[in-house]
Amino acid sequence: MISIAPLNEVIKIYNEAIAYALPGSEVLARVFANRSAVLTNGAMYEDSLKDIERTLKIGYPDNLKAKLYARKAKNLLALNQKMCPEVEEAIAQANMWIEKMDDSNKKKVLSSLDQLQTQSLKKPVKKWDDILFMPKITSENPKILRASHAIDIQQSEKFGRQIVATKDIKAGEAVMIHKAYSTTLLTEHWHTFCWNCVKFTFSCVPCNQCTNFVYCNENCRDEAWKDHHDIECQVIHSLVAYDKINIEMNLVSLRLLIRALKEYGNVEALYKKVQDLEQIEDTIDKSLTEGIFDDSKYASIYALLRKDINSMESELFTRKSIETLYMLAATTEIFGKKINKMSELKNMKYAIFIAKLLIQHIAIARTNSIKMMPNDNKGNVIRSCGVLLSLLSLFNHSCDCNAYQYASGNISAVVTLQPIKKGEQICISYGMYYRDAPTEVRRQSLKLKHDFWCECMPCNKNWNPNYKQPSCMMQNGARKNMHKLLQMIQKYDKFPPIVKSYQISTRDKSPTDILRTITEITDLLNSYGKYVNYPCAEIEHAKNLLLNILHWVGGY
Ligand SMILES: C[S@@+](CC[C@H](N)C(=O)[O-])C[C@H]1O[C@@H](n2cnc3c(N)ncnc32)[C@H](O)[C@@H]1O
Repeated sequence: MISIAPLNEVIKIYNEAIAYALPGSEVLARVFANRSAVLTNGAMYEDSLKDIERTLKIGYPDNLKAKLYARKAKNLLALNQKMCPEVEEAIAQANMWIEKMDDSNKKKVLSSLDQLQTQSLKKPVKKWDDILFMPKITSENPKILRASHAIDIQQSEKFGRQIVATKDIKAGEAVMIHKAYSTTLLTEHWHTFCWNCVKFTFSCVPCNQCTNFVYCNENCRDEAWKDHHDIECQVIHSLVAYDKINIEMNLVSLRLLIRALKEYGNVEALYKKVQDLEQIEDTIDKSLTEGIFDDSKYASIYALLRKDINSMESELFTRKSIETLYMLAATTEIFGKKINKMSELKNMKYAIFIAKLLIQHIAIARTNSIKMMPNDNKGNVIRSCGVLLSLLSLFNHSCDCNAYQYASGNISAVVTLQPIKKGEQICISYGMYYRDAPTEVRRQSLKLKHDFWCECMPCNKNWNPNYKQPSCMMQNGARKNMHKLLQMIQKYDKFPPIVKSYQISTRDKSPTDILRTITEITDLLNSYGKYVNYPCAEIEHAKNLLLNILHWVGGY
């Protein structure tokens, strides 16, 4: 089975075994060791080495160690492509332990050690690293943390809060780079994606307490534990056992509550903070902590827009919130002494406050969460998780967006797709397909899915962003800049069809080539920005190209 099933599927089975094995047990050591064999076969040598170290750390039977060291030598040799002291040391260890093996295994290990020198080893699989393509913020905003100094949060009658350029911004710049305040994975991905950074994991480690989640590595596990999982872990088992349907709702509302409790210290302090926030009418002021927009603070999440909920949703959200509240009160000491029965909730001082807050959290997540559909290592798109980020939620939609949300796991950036002038609103798109549809269809669809009537420029002017725009050669002043414009048009024409294709997986190319192409396209867009106005066909084409590449290399 191992040789014919796709690697991802086999890994998933081992990951599940790892999630359920007792921490520190021989069973766990054996599963790590067996997964390391699969990873070596799949030429994922670095992952295999991690599993070998974990196996040895837990303790592996002496009569099997020689095999493990022989595999370690093979991994190291494949990575170094030549004999080196580390490989020699692993071979020496294999030879040292070989006496403990039975005869048949001894023969196998000896022959694999013999073959090491002559065998041609597969090249290591290159894992896709979408963080490589995340642009940097060139100058930090002191008022909006981890955002560019060239943006501001403002209010408008039509859009509510909006993000506006306070200076001219070039194409290809990041205007924010934030870590998600909260993430959640669909249940079918709990053993294939990391519960902390939501990236696909080949060599995961389990939670040391529960069987539900796995992590890329020990660091991700520690980070999640400190951030939320120490409390979540006590509740999750009961929540899963009670009702796994729609559990994402429980988990996201719980995550927001845990983070808020950690920020303010206890339920009483959280109660006081929420009362204070309720007194602030201005939604921008409400989102600030000590005058600053800090995406890691609860106020920035609490102040997010919540769309009205209908009576059916209200019933579901209430039921889900009471479930979460009860499980928290029964399994943790957040509210003082643990309770044994649901009826005891009525004696709890802050029960109603917390239940209401949990309902609000579901409403916030429903209005603002973004579904991520990252590509797996083979370029297949998978819907894996939802992320919630406060500043990203303040970007409004345009059917002809001038910025794009770029993601790498739980890190998201907003990247400009064209030069943006001081005073212009920066908009992302709530779905790429809106570019291709007629105005009426776009507006109806946005109303249905996001509950607003789109007031973006293409909708108001009734034009279709992907409809043929006039060439920049038709604009006033084109004559004067004819030579430069022709040079730019030629530059665009030189991009090979493979770059322009909407079908091809850009991930077949080397990251350095892709980065060079991204720079060439953004340079071209910035040159156009100097001489012509938007909309025009040439900027539109180059912008689509950039959008297409970012879409393929990134994690959304
Ligand atoms: C995720 S929020 C964006 C931030 C929001 N403006 C606020 O004040 O919190 C989405 C909401 O913003 C408003 N919005 C976003 N894009 C819009 C557009 N193109 N036209 C009209 N309203 C829009 C709608 O009220 C929508 O439900």
